[in-house]
Order: sequence, then structure tokens, then C-alpha cells
Amino acid sequence: MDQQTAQTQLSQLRLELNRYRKAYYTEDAPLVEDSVYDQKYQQLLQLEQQFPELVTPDSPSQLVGDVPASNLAKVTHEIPMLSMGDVFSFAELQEFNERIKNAVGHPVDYNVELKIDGLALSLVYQQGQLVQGSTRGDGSIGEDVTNNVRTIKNIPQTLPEPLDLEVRGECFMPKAAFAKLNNQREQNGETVFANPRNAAAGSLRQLNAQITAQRQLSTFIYTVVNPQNIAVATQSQALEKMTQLGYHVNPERFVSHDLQGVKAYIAKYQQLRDQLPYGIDGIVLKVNDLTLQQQLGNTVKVPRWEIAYKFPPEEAQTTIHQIEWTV
Ligand SMILES: CC(C)(C)c1nc(N2CCN(c3ncccn3)CC2)c2cc(C(N)=O)c(N)nc2n1
Repeated sequence: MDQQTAQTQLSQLRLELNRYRKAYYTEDAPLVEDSVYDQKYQQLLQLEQQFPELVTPDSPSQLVGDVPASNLAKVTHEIPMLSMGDVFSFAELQEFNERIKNAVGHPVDYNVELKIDGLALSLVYQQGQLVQGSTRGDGSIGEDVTNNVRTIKNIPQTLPEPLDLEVRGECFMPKAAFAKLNNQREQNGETVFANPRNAAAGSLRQLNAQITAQRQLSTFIYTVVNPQNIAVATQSQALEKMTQLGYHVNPERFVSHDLQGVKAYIAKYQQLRDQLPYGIDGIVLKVNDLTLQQQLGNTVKVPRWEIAYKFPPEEAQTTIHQIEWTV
């Protein structure tokens, strides 16, 4: 069968199966016999194994393999994990900059960071000991993944200072680990993950931490929730301090005094994107001065002092060019 036919059949099967699932799980009114659902589902799995590049995140096969959220204990975030405003053009970044300049009354420095394509993670430490790891969830209530984060090698279990701290970052699966995992799953006749972000989410949200331990997850930490505890005045100093405390912080960052530097950074990483050993889906601009961040405050869901610039979706990856990166 050629890819085109497979694509047509797969989208038809996804439509039917998602419709059956919806009827079965939400309207509690099955449309077809289980045997019909299973037969079509097996058809989908076989086609996806033959054409893994055709797997999409909305495929019914992407829902298995990780624990349904309901099985993990819930965690309430004392400080909500806010969303990020998104823009899709440099002109919109300039508007953002103008808004900030008007609100603050003068130009400001921005800390510019890569936007890692993973899932947000919160880590709580008491007296320098890791006591809780949780996912973002809906921003207020996430899932307890403490046992699972203890298996992630670049998360410090103990800090060099007895600090009470909450840090947040992105949990991701490196591209090489993702390729290896999907090959293994294909060999074992299991479903494959559509992309590294789904693979990271499915691997982190496991009831069995031993499964997480085999998935080579990684993190980049990007914020301290209570920076007053580490005596820093800017986002860039906070990231330096977190590096000293043993956290894995993304090195591709810099402080920009104007948007020209940001423009060059965007061009550089849009070029380098498919050579990075991890997925990115844009860049993040943050007012560097933490006092100004407080003054600017947050809207209900989004801080006023940061903005994410999203790259256009990456074309389907065919090969992964790896170059040595200091990560
Ligand atoms: C601390 C703030 C709120 C400014 C913040 N929030 C972030 N995020 C919030 C929204 N998130 C989210 N996730 C799912 C649904 C809605 N929002 C996912 C993370 C950041 C994500 C990255 C990254 N990916 O590399 C980053 N370098 N800095 C961030 N900084």
C-alpha cells in the first residue's frame, strides 16, 4: 500500500474511532459493537506501525500508553502556573515592547530564552530536599509525579543549600531518546508516540516510576516561584543561581536591551531548530528586572511581563542532524 492510500484510510479510521470513543465514553451510548471497534482499532495500529510518520497526536492510539490522569494523585499549586501570551510575528513583539515601555515609562531589558517543547513541571524543595514534583494540569491543579521525577537524572534531589524553594521548568524527551523509544515500541508491536512532547507527557505521567526511569527524560528549569529566597534581582541572575544550585538550565539565553538583538536570536534559532537535540517551538521574552515584573503584574491567566513568540510548525522531520551541543 502506498503512503497516500494509508493516509486516507488512517484519517477515515481516526474519524470513525474518535466518534465511537466519544459516544462510548461521554454519551455512554455505544454506536457499534466492541468487536467492530476493536477490529478497526487493530487496523489503525497496523497502518500506524507500517507508516509511523502518519501518526497524529489526535489518533486514538496516542491515548493509551500513559496513565489516565485520574489515576495520579492531585496537587494544588499554591501559586498558579500561569499560561503565556503568544505572538506570531515580530511586529507583535514590537507592540508588546511598546506596551511595556509605556507602562514602565522607559525601555527595559529582556531575558530571552528558547521555548522548549515539552510539558511544564513544578518542583518543591523543603530545607534543600526535593519533596514534590507535579505537572501543570490546568494551572491550578496538577498531578503528583514526585516518584517519577526522582528518576530524572538532571533534577537535583538535594540542593547544596537548605533552601525552601519552588522551581518550574519544562520536562522534555531529547530527540535521540524519542527516536530510540519509538523504534523499540515498533519492534514490540506497541503504539508509537506522535512527537517528543507526547512521549514526554506519556512517560512522566506514569503510575509506575520504573517505566519513567527507562525513558531518558530531561528538564530545563526556567523560573523560581519565590526568588526572594535566593536574593536575586533579575531573571538572568535567577537562572545563574539555579545553575549554581545544580539545576539544568538552557544555555541558549541572553539579556537584550532592544528588540534588534531579539530579531537576530529568532533568525538564528529558526535556522538551528532542527539541529538542536531537543524540540523548541519558539522563544520567550521576559522583562529581566523582577521588581518591574511585580509592578506589571499578571492578568487572570497570563503575566503582563512576558510573551512567547511561536515559530511556524516544523515540517515533518525526516532525518535528525545531530551536531555536538553543550547542553
Ligand atoms: C514563568 C512564566 C509563566 C513566565 C513561564 N511560563 C512558561 N510556561 C507557561 C505556560 N505553559 C503552558 N503549558 C501548557 C498549557 C498552557 N501553558 C508552559 C510553560 C514557560 C515556558 C518556557 C519553555 N517552554 O521553555 C520558558 N522558557 N519559560 C516559561 N516561563
